Amino acid sequence: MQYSISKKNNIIEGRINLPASKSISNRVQIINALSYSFEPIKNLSTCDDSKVMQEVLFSNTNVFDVGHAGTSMRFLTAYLSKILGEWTLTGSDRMKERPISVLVDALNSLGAQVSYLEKEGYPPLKILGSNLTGEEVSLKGDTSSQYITALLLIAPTLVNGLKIKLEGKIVSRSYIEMTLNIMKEFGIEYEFKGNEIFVDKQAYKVMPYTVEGDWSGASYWYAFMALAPKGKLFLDGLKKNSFQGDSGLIEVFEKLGVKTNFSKRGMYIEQSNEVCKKLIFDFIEMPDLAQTFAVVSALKNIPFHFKGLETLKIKETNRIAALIDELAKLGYVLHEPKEGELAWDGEMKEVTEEIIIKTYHDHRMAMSFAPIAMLRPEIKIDDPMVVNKSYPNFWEQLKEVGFHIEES
Ligand SMILES: O=C(O)C1=C[C@@H](OP(=O)(O)O)[C@@H](O)[C@H](O)C1
Ligand SMILES: C=C(OP(=O)(O)O)C(=O)O
Repeated sequence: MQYSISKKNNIIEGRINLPASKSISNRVQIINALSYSFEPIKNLSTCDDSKVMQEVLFSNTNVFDVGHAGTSMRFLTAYLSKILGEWTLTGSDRMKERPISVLVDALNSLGAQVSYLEKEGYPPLKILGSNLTGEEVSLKGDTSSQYITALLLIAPTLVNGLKIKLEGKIVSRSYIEMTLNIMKEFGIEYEFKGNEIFVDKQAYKVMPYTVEGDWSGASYWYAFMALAPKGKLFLDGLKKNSFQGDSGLIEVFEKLGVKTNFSKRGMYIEQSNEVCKKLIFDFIEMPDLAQTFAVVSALKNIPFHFKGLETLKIKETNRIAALIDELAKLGYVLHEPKEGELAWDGEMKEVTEEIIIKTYHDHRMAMSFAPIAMLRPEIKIDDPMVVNKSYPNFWEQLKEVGFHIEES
C-alpha cells in the first residue's frame, strides 16, 4: 500500500494531541514489573513497541517476539535474565541484525546466563533467568545507550546494587539521563560521576504514573510547519521541561523558521522569518531526529552537515543509506563526509521517474518524508502503516488538520 498526501490551501492550523512517549512507556512498564506494581500507568503509549512490552510482561509463555522494538529487546534481556525461568527472546529479521553483545557480555559478567540461538552477538537469545550476584560492570558506551538503560533499570533490584563503568564515547546520553530521571521519580537514588554510575540496592516506589507526550513525534509537525507557507498549530501533551532529549528540537527548528510559544492556551508553533544559511548540527543526543532535519533542510534548500550519526546504521534500518537513497529520488545528492556524518552541499541531479519513497520498516522514514507533501504532493510513501511502531494515529491526525490521503 502507498499513500499520497495533499492539502488544498497548505495552511497548517489546528490542535494535535501528541502520542505518549514510547521510551518513557517502556521504562515505566519494566519498573512496574520489577516492583510487582499494578498501579496504573496513565497515558501509556498504544504503539507497537509499547504493546509488545505489555504482552511479554503479562504473557504465560516463555517465547517472546518483540518485532522491531529495540527498547523492548534490550530492556527485556536484562529483566528476564534475573527472572527465574528459561526464556527465548527474538524479533524481526532486522532485529536479528541489531547488535546486542555489549549488553549480553555485561549481564553474563554479573552472573546471568544469556546465550545466542543463531548468530553470535545478535538476537534471538536464550536466557536462563537467575539470581544476579555481580555488583560491578564495565561496558562500552559507543553503540547504544539502551544497553546502559537496561542495566540501570534492574540495578536497584540486584542483591548488591550496581556500579556501572562506561568506557569510551557515550552515545545517546540524553536517554541515559531520561532513565535516571524516571528512576528518581520512582524514589531511586543514584550517583552519576564522570563515567561511573552508582545505584545501591533500593525498592522502587509503587505509584501511579502519567507518561508525557512524545517529543520525537512532535518533530514531524514542526517539519510540516517549516515547509508550510503559513500556519499556527497547538501541540498538546508535551512538557516544556521534559526528560526527553528530543525536546532540544525547539532550538534547532528555530534555525529552520519555526518558533515555539508556551501560552496559557497551551504550546503552539508558528513560522518565523529567521532561517539559517547552512545547518551544522551534532545529533549524538537526538539521533531519532536526524531524518526529520535532513528532509526539512533539503526541501528548504538549506545545505547541511550533520555529525554524531554513528548509531544510525543499526537502527530500524541503516538510516544513513536510506536517507541518501530516498532523497536522491527527489534529486538531492547527499554524501557521507566521514563515518557518522551526513551532508548536503546543495548539489542536485535531474529526476524524471515517478517518486515512491521506500520506508524500510522504519516508522521515521514514513513520518519524516510525509511533510514533503507541502511542496511535492505527487510523491507517494510506501508501506505507510510502519508508523505504528511509535505513532499509530499519525495519519488520522493529518486528516484531522485537513490533509487528504489517497491510498493506492
Ligand atoms: O532508550 C531509548 O528509549 C532510546 C534510545 C535511543 O537508542 P540508542 O541508544 O540505541 O541510540 C533512541 O534512538 C531510541 O529510539 C530510543
Ligand atoms: C531507534 C528507534 O527505536 P528502537 O531502537 O527502540 O527500535 C526509534 O524509534 O527511532
